[in-house]
Formats: sequence, structure tokens, C-alpha cells
Amino acid sequence: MTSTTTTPGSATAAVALSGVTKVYGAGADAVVALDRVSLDVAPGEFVCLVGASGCGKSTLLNLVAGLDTVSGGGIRVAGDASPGLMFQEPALFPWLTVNANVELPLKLRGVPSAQRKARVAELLDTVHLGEFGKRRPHQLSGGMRQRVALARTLALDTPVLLMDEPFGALDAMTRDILHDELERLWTSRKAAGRPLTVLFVTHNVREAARLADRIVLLSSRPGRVIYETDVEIARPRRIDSAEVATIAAEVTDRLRAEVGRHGH
Ligand SMILES: Nc1ncnc2c1ncn2[C@@H]1O[C@H](COP(=O)(O)OP(=O)(O)OP(=O)(O)O)[C@@H](O)[C@H]1O
Repeated sequence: MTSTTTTPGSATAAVALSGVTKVYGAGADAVVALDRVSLDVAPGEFVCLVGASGCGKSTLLNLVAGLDTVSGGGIRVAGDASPGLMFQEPALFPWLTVNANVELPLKLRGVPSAQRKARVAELLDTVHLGEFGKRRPHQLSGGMRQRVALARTLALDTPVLLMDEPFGALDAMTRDILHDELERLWTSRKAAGRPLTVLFVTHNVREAARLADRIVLLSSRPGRVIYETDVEIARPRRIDSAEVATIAAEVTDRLRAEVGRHGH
């Protein structure tokens, strides 16, 4: 089903982008990365942003994260704290143990020591790493390191999570497991009345159909929202299910048409 009901800038949205434009550089070298992008993400909604390479997905996420400033339009993120952020590289501190990596944001926020230890144990259990707190990042697999990064991001307890190709560097099997874990975590937060809003960038259309409540497709240079579709498949899902394949094929067709239009 194609969704056309989004009202940009809705007051109840967890993330609201309204006519966002981003231009890098100036004059003849200017690159319009995003052109009047409007998008509302509802509280607790899981939105996947897909599009061809260079269409502005990371730019959009960085703007929502507050890492860069818009050239036009506006962005509003609900809540007082900055959103949690996760990238393809886990960016852990190699000299710190897993425990200390996850504890760091709590320490920086001034959470008392006893409370911190309890929270770290709880978070590592959530990502199935309860046994690995004393290890250092280099002693873990890529999937485990990404789980530590997820636990560290969750330590901030922010209502909004921004993820930029977080599983892009992992093998398919590990990625599947992490999809399951992320979905489980997201579902349990919803059940607990603390919905987690996720804006997830990927160029893997199947991954988007596996995870998203809604898939948003951006056009290439300049990036504009050209297509949206609600993914109404019951959870938990499987990436190899027929329903996921159908949605993925639909989005891939749109993406191919867009790439064809640009010749890259
Ligand atoms: N700091 C920058 N300075 C100049 N141009 C930039 C900068 N960052 C991104 N761009 C350009 O803006 C456009 C969008 O880039 P962006 O990285 O957001 O795309 P993307 O969709 O995330 O790409 P990919 O899927 O390959 O990661 C590209 O044309 C890119 O070259």
C-alpha cells in the first residue's frame, strides 16, 4: 500500500523533517544532496530509508542527528536528548573492555556507579553478551562488536535511534540474527510503553522489507522522497519469507527505474 497521508511537520511526530534542503559547497561546485525533503516518523515507528548510492541517505541521517546543519527547511526531534546513533563501524574504544564501552555514556551523564553497573549488565544481557563484559573489542567477532555498539547506544535511553547501514559489514547469517534481535528489542520497548522510534538507512531492500513499518525511497541527486510504502507484515518476520520478498521486489523495481533514469 502506498502511503500518502503523511503530514510534514506534524506536532506528534518523533522526527519531523519539513522541506529539508542540503547543499554542499557553493557556486559551480555546489552539490544539492537533499531537495525539500519532508518526512514524519511517528513515535515507535520503524522507518527504513533506501535509495541508490549517493542519494543523500547519510546526509539526511546526519542532519537529524544534529551532526550537520540544513541549508533550508527544518527538522524537529522529539525529546530532550539527542538521538542515539549507530554506524556501519561499531567505533568502540579498543583499550576499554566491553563493560567500560557500554558504561561510558552513563558515566558521562553522571549516573552513579552502582546504578551504572546494573544497567550495563542489563544492556549486555539484552544483546546476548552477558558473558563477554570483560573482553576487549578485538576479542569479539564483528557481529558481537556491533551488539556492543547497540548496547552502548541503548544506554543513552533515547526515544529515537538513528542507524546508518549498521549491519552492512556483516555476513548474511550474522545480519539475520541481528535483525531478529533488533526487532525483538524494538517490540519489547513498544510492549513496555517506551516505544523506540527507528530511522534506519540501508541500500539493502530486503533488509528494509524485513525490518520496516514503512520504507521511504529517495531519488538520486538531488535526494527527494519519490515513493513510500507501508510494510504490513506480521512480526516477527523472516528475511526469506514470501511476503518480505514481494515487498522487496516492489521497492527494487522502483529503485531500478530511478537508477535507470539517472544512468548510475
Ligand atoms: N561533506 C560533503 N561535501 C561535499 N559533498 C558531499 C559531502 N557529503 C556528501 N556529499 C555528496 O552529497 C551526496 C549525498 O551523499 P550521501 O553520503 O548522503 O549519500 P548516501 O545516499 O548516503 O550514499 P551511500 O549509499 O553511497 O552511502 C553525494 O553526491 C555526495 O557526494
